[in-house]
Amino acid sequence: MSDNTEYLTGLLTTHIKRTELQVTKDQISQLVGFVQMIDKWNKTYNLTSVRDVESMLLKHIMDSIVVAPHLTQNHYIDVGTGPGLPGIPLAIMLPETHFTLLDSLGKRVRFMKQVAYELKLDNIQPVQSRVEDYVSPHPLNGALSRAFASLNDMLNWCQHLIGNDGTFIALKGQLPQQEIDDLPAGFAVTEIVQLQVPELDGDRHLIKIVKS
Ligand SMILES: C[S@@+](CC[C@H](N)C(=O)[O-])C[C@H]1O[C@@H](n2cnc3c(N)ncnc32)[C@H](O)[C@@H]1O
Repeated sequence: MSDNTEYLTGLLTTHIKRTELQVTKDQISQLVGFVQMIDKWNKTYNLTSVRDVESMLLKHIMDSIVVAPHLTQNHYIDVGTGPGLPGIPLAIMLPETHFTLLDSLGKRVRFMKQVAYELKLDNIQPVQSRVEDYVSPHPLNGALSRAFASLNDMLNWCQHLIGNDGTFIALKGQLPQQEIDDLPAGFAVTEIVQLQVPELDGDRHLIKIVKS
């Protein structure tokens, strides 16, 4: 297999220049390393339906890192993270922030542990569990998720993990107005941000929710 590091580094640098994100060379190198690991393991572990590395840079890396400026707390849990999305790109962008990465599938958790080892990421903790059953040994400030569940299910399944001063952050495509209207009692939307991801068509939204 040819080494595509230089090619992917150039492509990712070009995408990042079209945003206001500040990303160091070391962070770009880790983000590229993550994509290369997904690509390598995808053949046997079925980590993502996105098959080509160029699309992974946009749909997985850029789509995740645009969330970084909106995370201001110390410890988040990424529920239904799959191979570590958006949690691993965010952990690379925010080395002082801790991310618990939760997925119910063992092979995805094994993959994330190998990523932590190879990319020397000490601010992620991959955990295999169903979110409904998980009890965190540490206080968590926020729960985030992408492509995981309806807002209603996410909140019902995660509410035991987050205290009254914590935040729930859902990453969605088109604004799910019906899900917002049907929010379970005791929760309120505090912020909706339209995210801009260069080259990606279609809406991207970040929805912040708190216990009310
Ligand atoms: C569609 S994938 C999304 C993966 C990733 N968040 C992304 O954006 O690409 C949903 C993931 O949620 C996990 N999952 C489904 N139900 C779960 C549950 N109850 N608790 C924890 N993980 C769950 C699945 O194993 C799968 O990896």
